[in-house]
Amino acid sequence: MGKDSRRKGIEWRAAGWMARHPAMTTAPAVLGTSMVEFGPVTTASVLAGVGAAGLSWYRGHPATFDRHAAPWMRAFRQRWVRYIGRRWRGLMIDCEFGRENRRTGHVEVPRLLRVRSASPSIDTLYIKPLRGQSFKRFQDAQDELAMALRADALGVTKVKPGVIALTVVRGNPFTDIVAPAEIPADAADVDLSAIYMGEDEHGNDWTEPFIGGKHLLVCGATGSGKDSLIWNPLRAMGPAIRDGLVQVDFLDLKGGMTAGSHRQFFHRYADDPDEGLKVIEAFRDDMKATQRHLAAEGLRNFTVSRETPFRLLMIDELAMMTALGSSGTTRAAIKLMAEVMTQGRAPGFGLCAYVQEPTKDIVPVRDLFTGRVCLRTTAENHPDMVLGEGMRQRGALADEIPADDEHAGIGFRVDKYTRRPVRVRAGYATDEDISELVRTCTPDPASQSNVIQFRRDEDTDEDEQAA
Ligand SMILES: Nc1ncnc2c1ncn2[C@@H]1O[C@H](COP(=O)(O)OP(=O)(O)OP(=O)(O)O)[C@@H](O)[C@H]1O
Repeated sequence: MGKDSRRKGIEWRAAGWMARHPAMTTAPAVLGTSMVEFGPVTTASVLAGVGAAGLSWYRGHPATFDRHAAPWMRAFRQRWVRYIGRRWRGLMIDCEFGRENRRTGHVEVPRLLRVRSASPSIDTLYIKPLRGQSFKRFQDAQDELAMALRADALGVTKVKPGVIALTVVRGNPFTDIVAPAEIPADAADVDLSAIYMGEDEHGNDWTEPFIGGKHLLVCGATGSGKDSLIWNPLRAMGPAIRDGLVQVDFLDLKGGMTAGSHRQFFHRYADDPDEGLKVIEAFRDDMKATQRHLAAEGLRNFTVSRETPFRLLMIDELAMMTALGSSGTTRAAIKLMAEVMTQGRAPGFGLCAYVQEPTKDIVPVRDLFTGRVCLRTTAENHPDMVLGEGMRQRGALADEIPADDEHAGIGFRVDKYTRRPVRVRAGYATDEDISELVRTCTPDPASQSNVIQFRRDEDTDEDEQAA
């Protein structure tokens, strides 16, 4: 046999392993050097100091620890416990990804390059297939891989030539229904920069900002729980709506099924696309009037008040307005929405849209939505369309969420600091919770007309001057 028939020597393989895992190699070296140079007491004190700092971070600021340190520590633990060399090798061989090298007789398996752990229940494994193993082969073996990895859901994504990501989701962190948003006692308790939507998988409150140019897009297949993300924010803003500090216009384009019996709760309400267009147009006109008012007062930003309330336009079943209506209506609606979303921040005008399919023809202004939530979807490419490129690979397997009540209201959002997908569940607002909101927080129509009075006067003055 020639020289190719032998495997590389163990010292060369060890050197290769050390080069691929520099942190694992340098840590003992640094520790040893420190022991020799500074002595065991100093080294132990430094280690104890680092440990104490980590512990006080863990206990003192759980939110930042969970966001920044925990994923890194989890990934490290998973890599060196769950997916450690021999186990990984066994798993690949069991799923028939091992291959005997005919020259050396050694069984080779795809190499595990990196483990990332976006949350306690989501791992992404980056692997380098053996030469000749195709992406399709991994796709075809999805069920076997899921069983071997004990995954509830598994996604296979091509990252770049020669690298494949296996996204592994285990368990359902939401075993219980999440309570809906409390209706605050007073408008002063409403914080429009952190409106309660539900919980994240760490058990923390999940909030979304509504002011500051935030426009929310919620995507989810039929029955995924989109209604919860309509009624939770409204409950969380309830007293501010009652007191005229927030005004909500609502397009109920599923024929009035969502809020038809509560239309008095809204400032403007429409349940068909033609009427809907008039509401969007009036919303845009109000925005223009507020811009003129603020400019006349020398103000660059609105402050929430009865004179300049925060204005919210909610569109349930956006497709009816942007794709399924007559072409004149859809074109006009898209243009008006774009105008509101690009100019609404300073005068305090926000938009929330709810949609089943996030494709470009249905949500042509997708990039203008600054907040995104992806509930259960029907297609593999929807999570990336909603949350951004690569988010499914990083864990947002929204298309793998089972279509049953146990999983309704569950979805993904992206953490704005780490750009990692986070599993969330919306608080579940029952019919009684909705009735409670409408009963206690419907604004008095007389006080509402006072709120927008100044704009009508200004418009009239301007019209008269123009005449
Ligand atoms: N947050 C939630 N927690 C638990 N269950 C929920 C939640 N939201 C909804 N559900 C359950 O899922 C069912 C469907 O929810 P919902 O009506 O909100 O779906 P949807 O996405 O609006 O669907 P469609 O687009 O067909 O109207 C509800 O009747 C309820 O049983």
